[in-house]
Amino acid sequence: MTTQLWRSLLYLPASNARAIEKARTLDCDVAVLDLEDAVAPEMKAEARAAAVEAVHSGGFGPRLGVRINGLDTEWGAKDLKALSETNVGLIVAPKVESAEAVRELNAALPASAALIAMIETPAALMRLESIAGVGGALAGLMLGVNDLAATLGTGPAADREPLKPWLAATVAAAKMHGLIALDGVFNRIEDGDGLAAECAQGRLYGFDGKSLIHPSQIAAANAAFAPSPAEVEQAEAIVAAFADPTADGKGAIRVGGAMVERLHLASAERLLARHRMATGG
Ligand SMILES: CC(C)(COP(=O)(O)OP(=O)(O)OC[C@H]1O[C@@H](n2cnc3c(N)ncnc32)[C@H](O)[C@@H]1OP(=O)(O)O)[C@@H](O)C(=O)NCCC(=O)NCCSC(=O)C[C@H](O)C(=O)O
Ligand SMILES: [Mg+2]
Repeated sequence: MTTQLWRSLLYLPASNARAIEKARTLDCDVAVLDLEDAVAPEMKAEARAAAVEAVHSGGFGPRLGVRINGLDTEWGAKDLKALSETNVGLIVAPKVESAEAVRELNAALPASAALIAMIETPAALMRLESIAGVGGALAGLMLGVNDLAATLGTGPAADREPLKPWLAATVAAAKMHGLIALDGVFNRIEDGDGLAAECAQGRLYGFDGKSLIHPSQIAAANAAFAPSPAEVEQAEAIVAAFADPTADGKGAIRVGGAMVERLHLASAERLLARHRMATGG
């Protein structure tokens, strides 16, 4: 899972047939059919059936996942049961609050599925490390910033000031356990500059990609979470410098006027692998 691209993860309501059709044609890395907050209670059964049908029919360019309802709701277990008869590759679980909840999900997941646990409440923030450490099918953590802002009681703020500690903590917990870290959504569909700034901020904090709500947001996330030309050039220089016989037996060398160590070589190799995936190279 970590060798795949996660730059852009687009949610769409599983109850929206037109959006499902459209998602088959989009350039996001992952499309997630939502059964949770984007679906009204009276539409849950219909949306579940539509999600199962979409997984069976396939035809998606992006990888396909489904966000189930919480297992503490009347719908969650039914969602998992219906999906267990499919080959769905990814389950997104909302409002995960404990390691025990991840273990419960691991035990009930379709055999084919990886798991993304959403971090959306103060309880989850206080238990990040234990949630991230469960293992099994757990492939990543994803912030739910709408629920997080609501449950923390934070106000709207430029630059997501009140959430910054939690951005950093979520990335740290994920990376400690080799998981993917995905940033939360940006609600203002028309605000392209705001989206670009928030994608750049997420990248700076170490996220691997961003969750999205509208097709118009995909290009910005794909661009922000792909290595830039300057980063690729720098990575290639580091790889070349360490491949040179003069670097044999050395842990630290000079590249482009700066010290680089073998940890930078490993980072450069990972970045170039992501670049090759993003460019199909
Ligand atoms: C937000 C929307 C309700 C806006 O809908 P609308 O105004 O109808 O969109 P447009 O008219 O601009 O749509 C243009 C075309 O694009 C298609 N479309 C729109 N959104 C999507 C989508 N998400 N995926 C695929 N296709 C989409 C439309 O069908 C139009 O197509 P065409 O007919 O060809 O012109 C809507 O965008 C939407 O529903 N977005 C997703 C909402 C969602 O899933 N929310 C749940 C996750 S967000 C969240 O809560 C995260 C977390 O839990 C937290 O707490 O933060
Ligand atoms: Mg949420």
